[in-house]
Amino acid sequence: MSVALMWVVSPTSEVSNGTGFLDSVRVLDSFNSVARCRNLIGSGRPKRGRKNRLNYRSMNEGGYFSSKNRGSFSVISSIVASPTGEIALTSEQKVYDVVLKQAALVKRQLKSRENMEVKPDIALPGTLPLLSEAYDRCGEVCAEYAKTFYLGTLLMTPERRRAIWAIYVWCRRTDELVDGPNASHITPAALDRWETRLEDIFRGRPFDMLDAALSDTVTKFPVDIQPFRDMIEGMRMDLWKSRYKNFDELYLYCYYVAGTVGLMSVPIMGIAPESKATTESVYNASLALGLANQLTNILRDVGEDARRGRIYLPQDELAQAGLSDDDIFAGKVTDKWRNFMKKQIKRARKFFDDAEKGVTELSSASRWPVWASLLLYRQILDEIEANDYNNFTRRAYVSKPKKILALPMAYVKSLVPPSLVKA
Ligand SMILES: CC(C)=CCC/C(C)=C/CC/C(C)=C/CC/C(C)=C/[C@@H]1[C@@H](COP(=O)(O)OP(=O)(O)O)[C@]1(C)CC/C=C(\C)CC/C=C(\C)CCC=C(C)C
Ligand SMILES: [Mn+2]
Repeated sequence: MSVALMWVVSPTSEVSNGTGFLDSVRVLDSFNSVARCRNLIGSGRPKRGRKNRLNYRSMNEGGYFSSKNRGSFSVISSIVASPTGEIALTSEQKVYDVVLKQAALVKRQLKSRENMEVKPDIALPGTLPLLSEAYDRCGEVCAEYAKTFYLGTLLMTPERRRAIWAIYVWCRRTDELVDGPNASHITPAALDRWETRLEDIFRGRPFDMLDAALSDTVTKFPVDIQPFRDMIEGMRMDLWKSRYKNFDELYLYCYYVAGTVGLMSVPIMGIAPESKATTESVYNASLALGLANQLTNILRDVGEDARRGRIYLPQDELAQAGLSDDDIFAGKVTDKWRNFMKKQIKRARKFFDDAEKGVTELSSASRWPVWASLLLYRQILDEIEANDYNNFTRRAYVSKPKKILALPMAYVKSLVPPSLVKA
């Protein structure tokens, strides 16, 4: 049965028109319309624990060593031996396993479909206008929250644009659960209900019209549920964790909340048919873009996060730099802080560099918006430098003229054709 039909005839009347959409899962009741999708900064969050559920193979089962396309990931340096001599996997390796699986899945799905052409809407009388309205509302939410990004999506083909809107809205709503005005009421159980609702979306049983748009998207594009599940896992982590021992821990968090967005987006953006790059390498680059964006977010928001008692910086690196939590809370820009920040910025830039290699391999219509978002986000790092590393009390932002200038630059970059040699 088509998604649209399910949505309209759902016998339990579970599906609403997009208002009150969290009521029935009893998550919270005020995040229920486009108009109310505001006030992103939330209050305190409860600290509750939950083990992460990322599945991964043991190294003996292969994968890491057999892959030729590890991109920037260094296998040797990421192996960690426990005191008992057992070899544990790093976050990088666990995440890379997800990347490989996603790439394999999309290849399999594409083979089983005739091609990546977008499937037409199933024309059931009366359902198409509703679906179209659902996508329009996703577009409105996107425009409301992320104007520049919304403008970027206008450069995509109409089918891809609306699919990206639907994914954007789901991500935004998920983040809002732990960061929005009702964040203090959110429990792991609420996130479990959100995950059940996600499964319903993938089963073609959406709960409201915004979900219906995503349900439709996942039937038309080879999108897998795993990155969506993992993003919810990241939000679970945010409920109980406010410190990161080292970069390995931070890496996993960044994958959950942002790297996943890259993995969700590639099946929509599409890889250029003439590209000789491997699917894995493109997925890897998309992961890198998500990680780069989140690391940048973290560096921009150090002061804001500290005021909420949160420090998303590797504790061991802070200690090596001679810095403590108290220094972060005091918010004084010292030479120690500047040196620490220089290293963090360098690392974030490295992820942007890794991402660049993949953008060129995307389908031609998707390259411009992705380049635009990459260039714009990366500039935030330049602004932190321009603020003399004061990210405690000054928010780094990219000015309008700089934003406008990024668009033709992105356009020129988007004209570079995909690699014609196997990468
Ligand atoms: C090969 C290649 C390079 C392909 C491109 C792949 C691609 C399009 C990657 C997109 C990467 C991207 C935009 C990641 C978003 C990262 C991000 C900022 C995550 C934020 C998480 C939580 O952060 P925090 O709470 O600290 O921050 P706030 O103060 O709340 O901002 C998120 C908020 C998670 C939710 C993410 C979104 C709402 C963004 C979703 C975006 C898309 C679905 C569209 C991506 C498409 C384009 C064209 C950029
Ligand atoms: Mn957030």
